[in-house]
Amino acid sequence: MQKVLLTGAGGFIGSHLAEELVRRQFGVRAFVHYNSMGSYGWLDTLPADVLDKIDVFAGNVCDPNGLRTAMKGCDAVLHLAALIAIPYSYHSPDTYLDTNIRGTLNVLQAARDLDVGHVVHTSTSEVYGTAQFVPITEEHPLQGQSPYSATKIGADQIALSFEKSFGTPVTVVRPFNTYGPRQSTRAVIPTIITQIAAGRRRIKLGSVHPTRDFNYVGDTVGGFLAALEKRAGIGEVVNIGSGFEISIGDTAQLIAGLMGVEIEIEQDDVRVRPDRSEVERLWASNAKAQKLLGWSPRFGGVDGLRKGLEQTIAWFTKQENLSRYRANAYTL
Ligand SMILES: Cc1cn([C@H]2C[C@H](O)[C@@H](COP(=O)(O)OP(=O)(O)O[C@H]3O[C@H](CO)[C@@H](O)[C@H](O)[C@H]3O)O2)c(=O)[nH]c1=O
Repeated sequence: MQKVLLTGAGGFIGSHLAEELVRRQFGVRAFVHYNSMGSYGWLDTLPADVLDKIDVFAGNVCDPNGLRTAMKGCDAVLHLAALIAIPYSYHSPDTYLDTNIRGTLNVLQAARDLDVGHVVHTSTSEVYGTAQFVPITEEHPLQGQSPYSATKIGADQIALSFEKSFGTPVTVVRPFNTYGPRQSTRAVIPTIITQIAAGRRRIKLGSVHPTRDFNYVGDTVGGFLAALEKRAGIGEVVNIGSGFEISIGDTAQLIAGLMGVEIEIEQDDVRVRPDRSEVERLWASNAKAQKLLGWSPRFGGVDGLRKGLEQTIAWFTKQENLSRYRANAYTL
């Protein structure tokens, strides 16, 4: 049985990956962020028969020793641990640098020393900045429009350099905007759903005109696992996106329609990002993923987005407390 170290296992995408790895009968070692509240993030909510099959190590990717201990005996690493909220990176760029760059370097150094057979490193579509051409292929220039994005560009380049310099088998997967159950309520789709679920009909948003390529979490997980199972894309960057572009305003209206309400959108100044920092347009080409990984989205196009949103809405509206309390919350 292949044993996989999953960093960021308590997070949104990480917890879905943990479940799917168990379902596909991988040995799973979950590396979760240690915090003094004693929580293992979303892992705490997984069914007992899934958790029974996961070894959990609480630590921090910034600590190379703990990471190395956790990685010993693993055949592959899925590296998702990162600081991911873009707005907070304006306030605290140093913590992003520590976790995203130094943390990734620690993962790579341990993987190299321990001769791990495959490292799948998580990038983000944010590294492209506002699209200069569409759909965005992996050859698109990289533009660090936020401190977050700059740290991810750095981490991706270090990951690729380990493949070139030392032959460490690294694949860089580059997910576009993933959404679905368990996404943090600071992201735009949960923000819209929780505000509507809390009974509001005037929805507070930042800007309505930027566009995104939303990818259902099950599809993102499928992309990671295609790379892992086929040991594909080594030394390469591969976009994982739905190939469908929609504006934030249209997304809000689509969600409102699915929730059976009419909404007005109100601009909330605290949610507006600095002009030159906002990524105005993202739309993925997934041709390389189809070719190299044999992956294509199951929730593609507007119909796929509708289907994914229905599942997401169903999950959030079941978490009544989360919906009510988080409707007022946003990340600094
Ligand atoms: C939370 C929020 C967001 N927005 C806007 C800002 C953006 O134009 C768009 C999407 O915002 P977010 O959901 O925060 O996602 P985005 O900035 O694209 O970044 C996400 O997607 C990236 C992948 O592309 C990840 O790397 C990031 O970690 C993740 O946060 O919606 C609003 O207008 N109002 C809001 O309240």
